[in-house]
Amino acid sequence: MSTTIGRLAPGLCLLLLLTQVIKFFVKFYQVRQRFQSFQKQGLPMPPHHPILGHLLLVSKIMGTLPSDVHGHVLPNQIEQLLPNLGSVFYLDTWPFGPPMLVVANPDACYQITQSHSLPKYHALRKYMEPMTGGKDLVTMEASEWKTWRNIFNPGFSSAHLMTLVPDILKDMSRFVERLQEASKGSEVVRLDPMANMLSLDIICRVALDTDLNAQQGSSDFASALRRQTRWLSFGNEANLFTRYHPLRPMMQWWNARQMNQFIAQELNSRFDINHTKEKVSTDRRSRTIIDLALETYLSETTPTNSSGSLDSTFQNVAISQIRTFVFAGHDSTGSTICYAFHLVSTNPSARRQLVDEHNRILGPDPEQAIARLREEPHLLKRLVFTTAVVKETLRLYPPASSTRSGESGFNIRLSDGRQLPTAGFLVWSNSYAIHRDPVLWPQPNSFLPERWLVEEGHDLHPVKGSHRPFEFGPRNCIGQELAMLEVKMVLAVTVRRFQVRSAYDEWDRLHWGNRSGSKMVNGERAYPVLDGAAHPSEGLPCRVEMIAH
Ligand code: HEM
Repeated sequence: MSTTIGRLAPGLCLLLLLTQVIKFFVKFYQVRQRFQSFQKQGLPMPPHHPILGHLLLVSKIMGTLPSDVHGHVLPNQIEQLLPNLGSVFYLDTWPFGPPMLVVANPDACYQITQSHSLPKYHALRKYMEPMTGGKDLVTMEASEWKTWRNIFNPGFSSAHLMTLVPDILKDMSRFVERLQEASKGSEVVRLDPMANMLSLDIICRVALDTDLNAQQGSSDFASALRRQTRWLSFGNEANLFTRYHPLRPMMQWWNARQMNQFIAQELNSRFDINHTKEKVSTDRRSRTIIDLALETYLSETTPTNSSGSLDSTFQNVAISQIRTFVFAGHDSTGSTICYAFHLVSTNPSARRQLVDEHNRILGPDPEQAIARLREEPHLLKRLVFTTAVVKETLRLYPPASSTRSGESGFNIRLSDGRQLPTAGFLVWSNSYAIHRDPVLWPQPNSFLPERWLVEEGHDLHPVKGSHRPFEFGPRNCIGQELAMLEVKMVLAVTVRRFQVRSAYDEWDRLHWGNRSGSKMVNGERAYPVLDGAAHPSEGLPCRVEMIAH
């Protein structure tokens, strides 16, 4: 028996290999032919080569960019190279990426996310699963998504979040302390890890009422999260060892286990406090996102447990959702905090206006800003210029975008009447390209918070639907109010006390070494790199100075 298997094995392996090679070439032929046929029909795309597709164009562009640049800058670079292409076009990078339809125009984005919300790109689920456990709002669909979105919505409402401001300020105080420490040292510090840990502390506090203190101490949960982020894979990495790393499944399983254990423990203790001891309070002040979600869940469903323990259906999905909030929430908000500091320090006029606004609304003593906000959280709503700074930061450096799966029979209609089939394509609402489009944004690469303050009719006034950092439609970001609140609060409590200047020159002298190649994208050294969301290159090296008063 074993000798028969031994004799057949090489032949079977060869057959398997041959099948894979044939499958590859069939797919190769189909993909290239489809693009060729679309090209002949006059559908928009860069000139398409029958064998190389758009690989030559993409490699030419990537050759001019830093090697670690985030892929979401690519459509904007293509548009700059081919100004007559338009802002909706097909892109063929197969086999390095799926066949794509890039959508970088508000009307077309409206068609795929609002008037008809295409499902999330199917491979996103596989990418997110190790991070979230699979039952997450980002990749759920249809009625399952709707049920859980309704359950979690109340905890993310603006009114509820305002009640959490005093709690969030505890984490802000620690961030201020960390900046103070950084100002005393002689080293250049990387702001990105600091900002991410701040956001992580905040999301754990508002979701679970947990004082994680990842900013100051080492947290096993935070370490597991960071490790898990590094092991995520879309399965299309050019480096085959990275793509098929043999340790990935084991490492992902281990990190997920650590995250689950931590959240389950926190969740149960939250449940004990609020429910078994019958302390459900109508005071919303110290109530977390999970408290409100459980309340909505219990009011709408029959629990699966009759005992005094946490309902198991709720517990399983809640753990997954909290892992999602922690991942989606800390990463993108941390990046936005960094970019806000970077842009404020490189735009003195914006900085002056921020300081004026904070003096006016939060009182003349910067050291009292935290106490003032603790007493009157609603002052945050009056920080109009600060809000404009955050919106403009998100315009220039959106940390994420939306990828959808095209559907058979669903076409995007262009203004000239052309119909673009979406079936079989990754349909990519690319906020980076929309936000840098000179047709929509005069001086697209300049930081101009005043865009958000001018009257309708003014040249700078944003075109409707052209600012999409959180996407629109039913699948928009559930955490957008929290993210805006956090970044505004950080600016309100720090800008008058610290100068945080990016220090790339110094950093590069020490770390760039003999590396060749470009360090800039659109003239910017703080270009975005992929690390979960889009983060500033090198983690934004900075020098922090305390301002004497
Ligand atoms: C600056 C910060 C943030 C940005 C730029 C951002 C951006 C986005 C974008 C573009 C989407 C749509 C993704 C898609 O269509 O595939 C999204 C969805 C989502 N975001 Fe955020 N996000 C931020 C902060 C947060 C925070 C703080 C949380 C939670 C605490 C969060 C949780 C989520 C969730 C759960 C979804 C999926 C919503 C659904 O499909 O129902 N995000 N976010």
